[in-house]
Order: sequence, then structure tokens, then C-alpha cells
Amino acid sequence: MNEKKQAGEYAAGYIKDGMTIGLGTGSTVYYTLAKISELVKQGMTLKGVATSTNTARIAESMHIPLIDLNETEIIDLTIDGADEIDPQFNGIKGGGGALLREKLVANASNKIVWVASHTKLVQKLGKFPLPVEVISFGSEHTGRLLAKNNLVPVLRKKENGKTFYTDSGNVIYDLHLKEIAEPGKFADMLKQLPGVVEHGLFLKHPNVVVTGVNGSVVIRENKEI
Ligand SMILES: O=C(CO)[C@H](O)[C@H](O)COP(=O)(O)O
Repeated sequence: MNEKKQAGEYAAGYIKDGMTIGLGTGSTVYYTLAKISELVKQGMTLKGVATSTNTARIAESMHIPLIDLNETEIIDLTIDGADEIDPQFNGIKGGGGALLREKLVANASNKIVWVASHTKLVQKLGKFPLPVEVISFGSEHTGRLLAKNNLVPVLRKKENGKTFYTDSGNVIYDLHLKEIAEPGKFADMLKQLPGVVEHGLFLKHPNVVVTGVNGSVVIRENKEI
């Protein structure tokens, strides 16, 4: 069975009536959205906060009621995907380009559940290119700054070869690093570079990681938060 489907559907089980839910982005969360849509049809009162225009579009097509992040102080639960997850519950996100909104929604959330196939579990972060969202003004200068710091930046392009722009009108440089030895220090360094809006390192973020593995799900609970 599809591991993403298993994990995505399972995570919907954390949802309770009346909750405001952060709706992540990506192909795994798609299955959560489909389950949420069923819950809404069955009469659950839920509100979703979408982490991308793509997710908002899918949620609307599934009749999931949406509100803006500014309309709520707290999100009860966010269910989101991830590109890499290490044993300390650090992750890389942003493969779908939604890292900025995903981080804002995560930071407003009481509880975070990540859903993924087991292939996303790694011992060390960094094999997956780390997305860094850069303001489009002077983005080539910021790209050169990243290169000068030996961060091997590659400007993200769409399939048609044109530059990829995020929902907030920024560009993304994917850093081809192979391994991030100290994610905390690396995250601080990135944040200090002018032009960098956000990066895809989500450190000690999720309360729970749900992975699909060969026909079943594995639940990892983060006891430290
Ligand atoms: O961070 C993300 C989007 O910005 C996604 O959650 C991440 O890329 C995982 O996607 P998928 O579930 O399709 O593998």
C-alpha cells in the first residue's frame, strides 16, 4: 500500500470536533485532506488554515472550510509533510516551496504531526537539498552570497525552465550540502544573511511523526516538547 496514503490518512485520527487545523502542503498531506473532507461531510465542525495556495485550492474543492491565519490566535493541530526527518525530530521542509507559510502556521500550532513515507527518515539532515527562500529583490546577489559561503545554491526552476516563485513572491535557492552537521548553528547562520527570508530547517518541531512502512504505520512521539 502507498506509504504516503497510510501516514496521511492515519494522521486525520488526531483531529477532534471543533478544532482549527493547520493544513500542510504536499502529496502526503493530500490524503489527510481527503480524510478531513470526509470528517466534514460526517458533520464535524472544523476550520482549516492552509499553508499554500495549492493546499487552499485542494481544500476548497473538497469543501473544507478555510480561515486565514490572522483570523485565529491558535491552531489546535497542524498536519504537514516533510522531506527529511532525523532522530532528534529536526526536519527539512520546503520541497514543495511552501516553507515560509508552513513555518508560520507551525509556530502558531499547539500540536504538530508530520506525515511521511519511511524513506524520509535519515540519520543526518542535508542529503535533500535545503530550500532557502530569498526575497526576489537582488536575489542574484543573495545567490552569490550563498555561493561565497560554499553553500552550493541552485535557483529553483519550474518544469518549463522558468524561475519558481513562492506564494509570497520570493525565489528559492536549494542548497546542495550533502550533510548538515549542526542544524541549529546552520539555521542561525542562514537567518543572518541579508536577503534570506526563511529556510527549510524545522528544528525539534513535530510532537508526532507518522510514517507509513510496508502496510502499517509507525508512530514516533517527541517526548521533549
Ligand atoms: O514541505 C513541504 C512543502 O513545502 C512538503 O511537506 C514536503 O515537501 C513533503 O512533500 P510530500 O508529502 O509531497 O513528499
